[in-house]
Amino acid sequence: MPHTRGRSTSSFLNDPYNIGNAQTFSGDFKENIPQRNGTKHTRRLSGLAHSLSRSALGATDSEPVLRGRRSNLGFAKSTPLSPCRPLDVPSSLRKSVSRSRSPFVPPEHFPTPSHASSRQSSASRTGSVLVETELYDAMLAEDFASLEIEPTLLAPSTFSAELLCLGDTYIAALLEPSVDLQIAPSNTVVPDASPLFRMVHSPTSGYGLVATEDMEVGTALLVEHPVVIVPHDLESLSQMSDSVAPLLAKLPQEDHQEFMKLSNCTPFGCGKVEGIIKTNAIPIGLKSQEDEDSNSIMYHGVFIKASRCNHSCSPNAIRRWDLQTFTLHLEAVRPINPGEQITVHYVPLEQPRSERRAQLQELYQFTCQCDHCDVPDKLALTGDDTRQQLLEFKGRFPSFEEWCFDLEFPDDLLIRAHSRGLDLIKKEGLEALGRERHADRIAMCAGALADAELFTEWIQQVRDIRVKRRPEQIGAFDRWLEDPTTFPIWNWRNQVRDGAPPQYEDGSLTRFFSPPPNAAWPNPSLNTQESESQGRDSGHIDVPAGSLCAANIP
Ligand SMILES: C[S@@+](CC[C@H](N)C(=O)[O-])C[C@H]1O[C@@H](n2cnc3c(N)ncnc32)[C@H](O)[C@@H]1O
Repeated sequence: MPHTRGRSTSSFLNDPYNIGNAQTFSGDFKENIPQRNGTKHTRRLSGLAHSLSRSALGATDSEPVLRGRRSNLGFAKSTPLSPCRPLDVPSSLRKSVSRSRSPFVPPEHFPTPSHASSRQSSASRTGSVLVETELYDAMLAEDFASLEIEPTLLAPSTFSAELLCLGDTYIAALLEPSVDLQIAPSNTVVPDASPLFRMVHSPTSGYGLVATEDMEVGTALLVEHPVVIVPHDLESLSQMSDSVAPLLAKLPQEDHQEFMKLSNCTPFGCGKVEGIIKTNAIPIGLKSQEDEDSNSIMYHGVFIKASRCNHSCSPNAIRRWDLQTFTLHLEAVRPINPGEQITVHYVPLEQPRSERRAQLQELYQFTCQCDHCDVPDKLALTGDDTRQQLLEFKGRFPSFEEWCFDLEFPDDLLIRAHSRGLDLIKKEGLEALGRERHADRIAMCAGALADAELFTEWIQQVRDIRVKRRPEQIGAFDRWLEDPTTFPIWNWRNQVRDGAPPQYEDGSLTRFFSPPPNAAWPNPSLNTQESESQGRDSGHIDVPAGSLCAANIP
């Protein structure tokens, strides 16, 4: 059925590149799984295993339980945790937060450990803080696929301690029963690329990763499975410590030793294992059985190599969790030269220097001396202002869809705004926040205005940004470069101007591009309507003097 303006928020107008459907794996279980030590174990073969609890499976505590329906996980030893009092979860915490993706959605990246929130001092790690923190994380990781967050502080007794087996890899995990680990066997192999970095020790920041080769933007310089998975609420760890240490001891000896060598910045009084986890935990999303379509459960993973990456307030890399392959990717967001330290960010980058430093001090016990912190106050204030402008960017401008159909907005409004956004990112070295959403919108506007020259320039840029991460999309970009009129929303704004607004059907854009056979196609729900519209009065642009706004853009 054709639609015009006013359709639901799932509009593909914000997603002209929604060009394929996610492919889900539906493979058979293999009966025998080679183990690292050469022995073989037999898996449970029940396709229903994922929906059954331990007791429903009839397993005793010493028996293995298969985690995940079509999972490539070997069996897992499950150990019940010592019972303890259920946590009191205020009903206000049981909010659901819907998020949607940007048009050129890169998959998930997690900019900051969520225990590293400004509002999350050890004294104030309450549930509401958790909600805010996750919201913030989700906001930054705006490429989450329709992220549904149901932050519930579960009692430690709700989690079971399990040793997961993924090919050669073992993972010590504390998981809720509702976690559904669906991992396609074809996707589980971690490329054994020659390392693009080495580990180097410095007296000021301990170990860190230093590039050994030139790296282009988008290079995945590390792809790694976690060695430990723990609940999102790191404060509950102390109550689970009795279960964690014995579980870790079941890891292959080498992994266990490497884990125990990781940095521990927590104060005296915190157990060593707990301290290591808190220092090195990186947020990851797992899938819940109840919610087939999204990464809805937040956990933390500890990684032997990726956890060695130090912080910078203008990092040259991001961490991106890929649930499909169950791996964390460390990706370059700027060109990186040999000898340069590879850095990520531990705390939200849009905050002013004083807050970033305070959080880093509190949660990681160091004073940041990066190039953007170790500067005179005057310069730091300029940097703070730039970051603030980027933080407020979303609320200041209409969404693409709003702009496209409302001729009261100037034709070049979003083009100038997003160009300015890119300038600010470059100036402050904030590529880790994502250049995609700005470049996307400029290309989309140029397309909707049928400005072939501008469109070609920007679609080429978007292609370059995305080429490494989403090679399967290159065909579509090449086609649009060759013939811009094939761009799904070509000339739409002009059609509105001519009084003939475009008619379109839900899903019609999927015809523009067929995913190659067997491609691990990205999640198709790529719209940004909701994120763009949040906090705005309908159709009104709030433009305070002196801030980032169209009027100020030269
Ligand atoms: C996740 S670990 C990073 C790896 C760590 N450097 C190591 O030796 O394993 C976090 C700790 O590294 C150190 N660190 C990270 N970034 C730093 C920075 N920019 N300056 C100083 N120390 C830093 C702090 O001690 C922090 O608690």
